[in-house]
Amino acid sequence: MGTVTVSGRSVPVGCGLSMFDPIYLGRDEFGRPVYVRLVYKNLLSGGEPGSGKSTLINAICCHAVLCTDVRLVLFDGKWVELGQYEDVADKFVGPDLAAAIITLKRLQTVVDNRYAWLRAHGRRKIERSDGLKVTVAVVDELAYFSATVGSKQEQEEFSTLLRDIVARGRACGVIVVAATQRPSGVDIIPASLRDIFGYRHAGRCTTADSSDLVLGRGWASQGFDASTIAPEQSGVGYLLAEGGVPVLMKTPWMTDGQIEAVVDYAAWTRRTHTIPDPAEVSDIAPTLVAA
Ligand SMILES: Nc1ncnc2c1ncn2[C@@H]1O[C@H](COP(=O)(O)OP(=O)(O)OP(=O)(O)O)[C@@H](O)[C@H]1O
Repeated sequence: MGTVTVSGRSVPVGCGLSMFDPIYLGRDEFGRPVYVRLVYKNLLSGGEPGSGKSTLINAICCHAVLCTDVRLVLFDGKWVELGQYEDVADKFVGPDLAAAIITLKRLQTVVDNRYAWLRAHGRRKIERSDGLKVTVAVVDELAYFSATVGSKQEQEEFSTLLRDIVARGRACGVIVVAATQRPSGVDIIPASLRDIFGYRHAGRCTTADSSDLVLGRGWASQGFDASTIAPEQSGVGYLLAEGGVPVLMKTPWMTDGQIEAVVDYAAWTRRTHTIPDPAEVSDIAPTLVAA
């Protein structure tokens, strides 16, 4: 946690969260808190409109913006789902597939450079103590970029780039959080992409097959079926961690005002200069602070 000195007193600023810290995502059906460590994983959320995907993404984004070691890259086909985080994001891509492809190529270069660094240091993955920033790329809604706009070739290019970043980014601090309303095996979440997300979250789905498309084949028949979630249970979903069993949980709801307050605070903690000591501020001339 950083501090500034105001009137001779040391005032703590920033909550000093890290992307290496566990992220609070809600409570399970027994009331126990659910935490995930996203840094070496990725997260895919699927479910019908209104099932609570944005709520889950907000929980992750609010943690991410309060971290001192995060760079946010946002892809938002609707402008408004992630729009509240634009001021604290390194890059915000709206409904523009060409811009999304260029941005993914830049992320791919970051991944390549990080692997060169890991190789040079004889390492397999980055650690918190390396002091490197974790890039969190959030895609809402995946289908907009992979199946709705642009030519088939552009959609495939987007999906191929995203798959590469999901597959290789996790070890080097580039992680993807993606959401889709339309779990469909053919174009939006092919199994080859779905299976490399370390965390998969299924909000209410229309059919057991759609639930399986998010969580993986066979879970519905074992009783983990997101189509059994009642329509009025927004925010409830099954969360599956790589190698585990799906957990039924509910994500906490945050109002737009609460998100705005978090982002506002995050923007303040991320400013590039510190507040000068009032005793050093001249009454007759502006005080210039090094950026
Ligand atoms: N945890 C929750 N508690 C209470 N209400 C919730 C919760 N999560 C979601 N809701 C309600 O459900 C609505 C839809 O949630 P949300 O926007 O997260 O769904 P979504 O799956 O992202 O929808 P879309 O696909 O249309 O973007 C919210 O506006 C809110 O009213």
